[in-house]
Amino acid sequence: MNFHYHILINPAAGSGNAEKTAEKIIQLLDEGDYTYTPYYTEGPGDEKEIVDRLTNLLSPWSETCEKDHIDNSFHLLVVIGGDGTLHQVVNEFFALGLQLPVSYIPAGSGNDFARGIGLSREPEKAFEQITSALKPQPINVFHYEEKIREEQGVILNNVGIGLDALIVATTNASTSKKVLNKYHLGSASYALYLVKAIFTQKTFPILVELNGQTLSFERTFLCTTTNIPYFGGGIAIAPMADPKKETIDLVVVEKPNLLAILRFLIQLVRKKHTENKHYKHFTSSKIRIVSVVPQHGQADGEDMGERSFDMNFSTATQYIWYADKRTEK
Ligand SMILES: Nc1ncnc2c1ncn2[C@@H]1O[C@H](COP(=O)(O)OP(=O)(O)OP(=O)(O)O)[C@@H](O)[C@H]1O
Repeated sequence: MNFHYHILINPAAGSGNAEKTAEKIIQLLDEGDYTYTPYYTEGPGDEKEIVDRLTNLLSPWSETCEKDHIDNSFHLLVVIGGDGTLHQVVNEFFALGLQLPVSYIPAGSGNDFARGIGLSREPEKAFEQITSALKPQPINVFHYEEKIREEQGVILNNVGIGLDALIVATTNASTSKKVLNKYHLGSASYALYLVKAIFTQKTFPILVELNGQTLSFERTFLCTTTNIPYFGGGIAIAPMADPKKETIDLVVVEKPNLLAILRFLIQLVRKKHTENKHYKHFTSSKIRIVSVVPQHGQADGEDMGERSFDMNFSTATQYIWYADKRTEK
């Protein structure tokens, strides 16, 4: 099958590192004599406009489409950016009601989605995984509906209310992220703001509905609904989460006092946090979370602002074009 790669590049992702990644990929495309067209975003939200322009051109995928594309190229969108860029693209597919495959070269500071699905964070290797793949992989993502502001969309990684969202809000607004990203220390900026947020984040009550149960947590510190194990650039908050499973994982951590939370963080570093008695884990295909007291929220590392939430989550599928080296021996 011949491909025409439409390369959507967010040069600002990873505090500018994505631009260098894009240069490398374009060099590989030229050397391999691939057909491609690059599109560069110029500011936040430009992903939508680029996707809108390409909708009539991009090819849908089906098991029989290899035959359909013997004489004509398969037009595939390849995103070069961070998790937030891919989030914007997939959400525009969703807004337009399109079921299209997408490919991805991670070039952000966190790159948790790539980690979660077994896509290399080294651009050359990711490129090889994409160009060697004969078909896309179904990845379980999830759909959200927020009733208070009447918003909806698709989540690739996770939605957090509380600690992780406060970290996202402060990290994205900081200048140190840019400096640390320059030296490929994006995760360090997250760790820096994690320490700050531990002292700033107040506990809050939430209500959770899942598997026919209603649960209430009075002293929530962190509430993360996730599709993959990681947030914050490789922190395995939910090691049991798996984007190949048709379920959503929910982690709730309560904070009785500062000492207990510091103990939890030490266990998190030692990957023993799931044994902590304040760590609660649930799995379901449908979850409702209500937080009446305004809190910071984050969706795939994008700041949702400080507000009340009434969110319903349900499973969905997004096709990602890559060869999963973990399953293809
Ligand atoms: N040219 C641009 N300049 C500034 N912001 C942009 C540009 N193009 C897209 N954006 C915005 O950047 C955000 C996405 O950034 P992204 O998450 O991909 O990178 P990152 O924050 O460096 O990576 P990570 O999420 O892995 O930490 C989106 O909100 C998107 O709309």
